[in-house]
Amino acid sequence: MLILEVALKLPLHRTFDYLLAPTMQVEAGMRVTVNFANRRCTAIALVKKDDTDVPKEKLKQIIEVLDEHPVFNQAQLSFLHFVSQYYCHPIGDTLFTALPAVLRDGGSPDKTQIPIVRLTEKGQKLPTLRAKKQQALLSQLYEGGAIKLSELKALGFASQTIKALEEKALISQSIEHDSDWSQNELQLGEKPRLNDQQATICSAVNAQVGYRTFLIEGVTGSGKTEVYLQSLENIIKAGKQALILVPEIGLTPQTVNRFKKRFNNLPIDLWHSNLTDNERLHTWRRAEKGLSALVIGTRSAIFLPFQNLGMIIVDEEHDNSFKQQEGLRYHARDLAAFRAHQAHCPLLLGTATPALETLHKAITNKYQLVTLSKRAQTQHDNQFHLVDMKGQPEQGGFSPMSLHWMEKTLARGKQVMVFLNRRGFAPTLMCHECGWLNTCKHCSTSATYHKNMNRLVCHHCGEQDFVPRQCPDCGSTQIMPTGLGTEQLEGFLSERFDDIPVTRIDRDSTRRKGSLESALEEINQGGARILVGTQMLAKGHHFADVSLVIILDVDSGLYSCDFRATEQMAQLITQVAGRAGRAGEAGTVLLQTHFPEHPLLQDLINNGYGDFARYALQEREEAMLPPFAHLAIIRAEATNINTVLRFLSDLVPATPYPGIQLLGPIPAPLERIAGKFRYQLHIHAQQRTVLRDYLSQLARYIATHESANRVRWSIDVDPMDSY
Ligand SMILES: Nc1ncnc2c1ncn2[C@@H]1O[C@H](COP(=O)(O)OP(=O)(O)OP(=O)(O)O)[C@@H](O)[C@H]1O
Ligand SMILES: [Zn+2]
Repeated sequence: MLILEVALKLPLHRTFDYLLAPTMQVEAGMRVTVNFANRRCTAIALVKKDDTDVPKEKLKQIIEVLDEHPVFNQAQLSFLHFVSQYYCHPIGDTLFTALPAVLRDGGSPDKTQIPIVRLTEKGQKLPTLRAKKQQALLSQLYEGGAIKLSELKALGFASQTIKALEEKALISQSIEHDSDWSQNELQLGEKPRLNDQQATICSAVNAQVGYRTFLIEGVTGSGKTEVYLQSLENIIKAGKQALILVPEIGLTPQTVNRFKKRFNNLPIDLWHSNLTDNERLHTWRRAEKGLSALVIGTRSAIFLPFQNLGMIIVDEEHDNSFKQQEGLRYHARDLAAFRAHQAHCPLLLGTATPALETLHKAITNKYQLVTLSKRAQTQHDNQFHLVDMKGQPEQGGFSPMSLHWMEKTLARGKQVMVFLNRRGFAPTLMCHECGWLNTCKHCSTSATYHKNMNRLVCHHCGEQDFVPRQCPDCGSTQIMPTGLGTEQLEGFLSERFDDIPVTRIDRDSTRRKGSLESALEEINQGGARILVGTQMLAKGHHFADVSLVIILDVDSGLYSCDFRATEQMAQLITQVAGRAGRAGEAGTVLLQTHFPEHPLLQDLINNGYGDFARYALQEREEAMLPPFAHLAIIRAEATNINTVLRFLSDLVPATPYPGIQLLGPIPAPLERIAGKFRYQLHIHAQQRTVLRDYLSQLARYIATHESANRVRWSIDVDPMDSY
């Protein structure tokens, strides 16, 4: 009797046995079709064996083997087994999460036809065109090299523009052929000479044989990207592939362009959520076959198979978008260390503001800490000023001092950036007569007032509502917006500086495809003088002309129940501030606060993020919080509050489990979202292994628990927030 153990895409912590016909050729990592609960489904073959606990009469046959070659090789399989164990997530769902959608649905991994757009010989001469969009497209191809049609569209170029240039024979489309890039001689675009610190890092990385993680702690604008680029040269010359993980590709098309420009004869593939399923399969296949030299991708790119991985780079390693917040709740940066270890290759983690977890590993010599302490293109450091808002007259959210600085900066022809982490017009509406506050019907928060749409929008469940003309409680018509949002700032600034163009960047203003790119373009061309935005503005942009940055809502991060709030606030302030004074003169950063004497703020602005972070680590140690202990959260939600509470309370053992501390059930910071009550159990352990054992026991217990079907529950290992 031949048995095949398979994994199915199910939320169950177990595998399944099927009878395998002797004629069927199958290897671990191949997809097969099986019958499960009277449905045909795709499964992943794990092991062949000759015995099973399943009674013979209940055994069902493997219906079909879908692959000739495994879609997961041995290395991938052992990586994903580790992932499943570490995050206490069912193996089946883990494997299927790592697979591109086309393969998940049983599709063929064979070659996909993806059109590529490139400049013709005539186009290479970069003729001057009258149509602005066409000119921009030419420059894009000139600087960024050949690009997939879909990526071009994602960058905001319309079909007509592309067609017009094709008719002028300046660009052409073709289907990409497989070709072996490792035989070509590497052609490098123009590159700067590394400064001493950069050169030291590159030689350390080049000298590295086998696995090692380097934390590059480099202040904003210190030339980290340049270090990545030059470290990659050796890897590529050795014919190896590299994976570059970035927080969000859409936000920083410049980063991708820099890689394309530098390695212009190398195949570079992208991986992110804006690709179609076919395009993702295309990248997946090219990585696996060794056809891509570099893959630049967002967090799930960590699951891509590579034939010959030679380096992983995680840019802005502190960024929370590397953590998946639903389903398999993995952290791509943490998994990168496992993969680099497995591939015996270096891992570079770069940031100006290391996550405390990462910094701790560097300080304790698990990682090698290397630093870039100076900005690459300027000698000056930014000047920080705390603007005390206590008792100050406020205008549109600004203190008189901030407005004065703005006037001065604008008069000198420089750009000003205003940062507020709240989109919309105002966070809430209030009745002036009775103090009624508008709240979302389904969530325990207020719905944000969006003036342009004249709607109330809940940022948690998406519910939209009309703005009431009268107060629902007292009938008064004096309903007014309270608090600030970016939309309101934009309005105020446009009036206050009426001859100066204001550009807003947040999720509302950039919803239309290509609108972010045109806004960024406008900023870089110098058209926009005042930039208003949310944290979208903070991420990795290089705006040469911004010399004043004003941060409005510093205080919200100072006092919060989340132990990570101060770390995140310090990162945000440093990153936003890092947009100022990137070329030439020093930038000025104004922090508006009601708590100018707060020790965190003082430490941060006087001694910098590095000092703050080391101090914050001491605090974490005293409080026995991560990275000095390990956390997991069990979350549960249901429409009925008692169902949730009963489910969670039942998980708390009568006698304590050695090495484990439990807290809860406690309400989530947002107790209600979209009509569901949300509670959680916090699990705290000194030892990682104790936590892992405990969680896997718990998961098995929950599986047998009948009330588990009545709640939505999940386990989050190393949670990044407690929402
Ligand atoms: N050795 C160098 N000589 C001259 N210019 C350099 C050098 N290294 C980097 N630069 C330039 O300095 C600017 C900032 O460098 P880069 O973008 O690599 O810094 P970064 O640390 O990655 O920035 P960020 O703060 O956005 O993470 C870029 O315009 C880059 O071309
Ligand atoms: Zn809501």
